[in-house]
Amino acid sequence: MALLLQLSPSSSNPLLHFNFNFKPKSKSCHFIITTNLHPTLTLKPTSPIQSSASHTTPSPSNRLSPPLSSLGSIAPYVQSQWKPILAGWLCSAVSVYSLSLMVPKIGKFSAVMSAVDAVRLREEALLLGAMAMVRLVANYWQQAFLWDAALKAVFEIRVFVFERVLKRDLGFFEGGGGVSGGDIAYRITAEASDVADTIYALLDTIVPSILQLSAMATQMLVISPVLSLISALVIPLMAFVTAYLGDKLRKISKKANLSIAALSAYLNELKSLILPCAPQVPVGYAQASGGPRKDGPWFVKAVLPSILFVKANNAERSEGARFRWLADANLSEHLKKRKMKALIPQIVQIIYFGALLIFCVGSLMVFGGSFDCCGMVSFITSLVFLIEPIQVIEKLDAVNLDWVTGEVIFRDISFKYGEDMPLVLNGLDLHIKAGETVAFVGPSGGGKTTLMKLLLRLYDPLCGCILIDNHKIQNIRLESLRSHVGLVSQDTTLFSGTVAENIGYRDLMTKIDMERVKLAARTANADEFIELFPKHYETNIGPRGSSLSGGQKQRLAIARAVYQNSSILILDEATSALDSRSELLVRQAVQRLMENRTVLVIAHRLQTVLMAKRVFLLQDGKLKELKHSSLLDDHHDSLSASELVI
Ligand SMILES: Nc1ncnc2c1ncn2[C@@H]1O[C@H](COP(=O)(O)OP(=O)(O)OP(=O)(O)O)[C@@H](O)[C@H]1O
Repeated sequence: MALLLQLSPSSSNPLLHFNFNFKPKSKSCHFIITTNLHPTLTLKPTSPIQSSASHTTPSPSNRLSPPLSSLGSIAPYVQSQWKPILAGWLCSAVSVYSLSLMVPKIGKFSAVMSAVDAVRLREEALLLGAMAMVRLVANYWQQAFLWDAALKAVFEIRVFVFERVLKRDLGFFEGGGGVSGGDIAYRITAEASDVADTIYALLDTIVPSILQLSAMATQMLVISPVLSLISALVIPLMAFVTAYLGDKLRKISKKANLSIAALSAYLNELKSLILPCAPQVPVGYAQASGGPRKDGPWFVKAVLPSILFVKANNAERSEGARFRWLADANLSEHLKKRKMKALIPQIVQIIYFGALLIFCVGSLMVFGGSFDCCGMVSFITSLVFLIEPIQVIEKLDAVNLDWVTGEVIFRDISFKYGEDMPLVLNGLDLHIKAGETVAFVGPSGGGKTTLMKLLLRLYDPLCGCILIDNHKIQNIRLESLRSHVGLVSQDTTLFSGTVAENIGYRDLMTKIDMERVKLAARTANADEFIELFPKHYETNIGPRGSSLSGGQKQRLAIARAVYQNSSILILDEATSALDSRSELLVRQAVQRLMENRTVLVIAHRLQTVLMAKRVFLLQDGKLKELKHSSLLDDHHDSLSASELVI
């Protein structure tokens, strides 16, 4: 029995690609798990005791295989839960059946209401209420049974994996090139929960939705074939138009965002910025600013920080023309976006018009005697419940930002982890300019990490909002948001794999650019020790980088962040002490990493605090700005920043 599960990004965790391949009966276990948060991992014991493991990347065919066919492979685990599944589906049948009874009743109810017959009205209302109650109860049990099935299936998978893992020898966990216990733990806890979500979504959506769609379509056909035909034409047309416009708006928004990014970079970026696919500046400027790069992206120089150079070269006129060109590109892209945004409500009106059309034809048929008023009400009710399962979840104008300047605004943010828990953040406000470095210090448990989690949208605030380049982060597509917000947690983020894979982690699923890997390693002062390794960039660094020293791990984590090149960086400074040379190399690397980026650093050392332009104490859910001078006056470097301010 083999099991292969692959979740697409549309699952509950949009960053997740999850691949299991179990062979429980043959007593061998082979599973490939791929996530954007974690590398690909393969466990390949050929017998329960034998330990051999290798790090591998799934073949393209694996990656591209359609999720549904892959999900078919988990059938044995799902099938073993046939009892709750059957019970859940029976409940969904009851729910749909009561809905089918309700639809004509609702039609009749409208006729009874107009006849003003109090006794019948009460009877019909009671009957209708009873049916609605049956539907609600059946819906509840449908969900309860299906969750039961999904969670128990995942329980079986977890137990199976854990039993297999227990049988491996110690070398499996500790050997270079092996997998770490932490990785396995993460996969059989957090990631397995995502598998449960997907199984539930499949069980809950497919059968109940098909039942409801067929029941409502049948009702509509019985009531009026003509109106059903009109609906059959109008509904797919509406769905198609909506999907098409949504896609178009996303593309237009992308171009508009790039054009404003180009303009902003031209005016005020600190040094230089690489804008993939940014509007091309006319040829004359290509020479003026060093020419277009061979590797595609455009090299944009900022004008305001270079004003001395501009004036000394009499370049005001040419820079004026260049600005005009970029502003003009921005104007036309934004105009297109605004026009599209203006068009969408009109299209929504057309959708309403479609419904109205059905209503008008229905009315004509009522007056023409083809069918009565009750039929009309029943038909519209069926139509509403037919459309109900076909819902579009993604916001039409959720944007895909290709590039951001890095301005971050926290506006009146409050947050707590649970209903009965205290507020961790309480009406917090902060405006961080693009390219600025701010440090956060404060007592343990003060909420520094929580604030970063909100920026990455690992949680949403209870109230208030967070903006990046004036876009509410809820309106940015999650994948896009996380590509712009890098995280350097210097203690724990390395994984079993080669140096190159660890640095080029962002491109693990595509193609790692070795030139960029080497450049990143040089920037992070990591090349000096990598070159000493026998296989250089192809050296496996062991589970969680176990073959590296603390300072080397930190520099590798920094090299990865350089490679990722996010405009916004969250830097959770390592707490472990390093010897003075390593400390210096890491500090230099951090300093280079901070250049041209917005950096939010959770600082533990005074020197790091001093690198920041502004320092904030996070305590009692609020931020208080601290002056550098007061920190310097009162304390010395050996103390941790959190100790300093308590
Ligand atoms: N997942 C969670 N569920 C419930 N409470 C949590 C969770 N994560 C953090 N907390 C609580 O929220 C509060 C803030 O925690 P947070 O990790 O943000 O603090 P911190 O300032 O980063 O602390 P440290 O400096 O020790 O890392 C703490 O009281 C913590 O116990």
